[in-house]
Amino acid sequence: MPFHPSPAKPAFVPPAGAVDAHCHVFGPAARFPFAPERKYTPVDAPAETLFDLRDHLGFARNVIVQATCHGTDNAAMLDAIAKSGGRARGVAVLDETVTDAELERLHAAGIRGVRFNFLKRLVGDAPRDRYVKVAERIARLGWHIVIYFESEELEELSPFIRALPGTIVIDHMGRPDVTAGLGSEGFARVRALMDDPRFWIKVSCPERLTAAGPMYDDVVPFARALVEANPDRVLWGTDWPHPNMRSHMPDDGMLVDMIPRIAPTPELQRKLLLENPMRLYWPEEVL
Ligand SMILES: O=C(O)c1cc(C(=O)O)oc(=O)c1
Repeated sequence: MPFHPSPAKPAFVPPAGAVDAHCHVFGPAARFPFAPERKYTPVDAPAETLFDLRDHLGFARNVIVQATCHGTDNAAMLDAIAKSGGRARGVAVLDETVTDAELERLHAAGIRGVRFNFLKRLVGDAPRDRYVKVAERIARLGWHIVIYFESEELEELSPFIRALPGTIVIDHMGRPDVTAGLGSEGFARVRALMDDPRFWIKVSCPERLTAAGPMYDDVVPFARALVEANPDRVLWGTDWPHPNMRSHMPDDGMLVDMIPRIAPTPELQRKLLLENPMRLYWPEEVL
């Protein structure tokens, strides 16, 4: 599905300098072809459109996350970061054969993390031995690891994830089954990971997790519980342009207007949208 053509202007005004800490750029395919091994082909979602959305929503910066449809070719994301005037940084997907010189180049270009995807519908069988090698390669750069999994897989996956080194950021709340309630086993396992201070989590993607649909009332308690329990280790992002959405396309303005329901105080909002992402992605600017 194409992204929302005219998102609402949100009523909620993010703190000055706020960071959309999870979004993507796709293509344009004519210039940045999609990976042959991809599991889906999205619509073009170029940097200029992302930056217009950033301004429209009242944000100042973006963290652009490499999506599976571009494989390990990070060129579209790097091009977007280069065009951002210092207002975007990125999370790459890498092969373990990446050279040290390439890693240095990626660091200089604004990359601060790598992403490991465990969703079968996106990557088939996750190459765990390769993930371990990539984790070893990036350790000296001070980057973090972003992981995307379904909470149902956690019983089996947790030991592997816990053995990864350094800071680990969980995508999209660890994808709990919201119909199973806050007390579900899957969500308990996500929260158990968060008991380890090396773990951070993104309270993003209500549109993917909801059973009720917009306004995503069924997802709010999950996001809020994570924010209140871990105020210094939560991030928020639009997930624009919302690849693979089939039920409906979210209005990004409405997603921003959910923030006060997830982070009800100005202090929690400041941490979620500004202080936490700045610490992780622009630490040199944090006093
Ligand atoms: O749930 C998804 O379909 C999805 C896919 C990708 C990707 O293809 O990398 O990234 C996301 O953040 C979410």
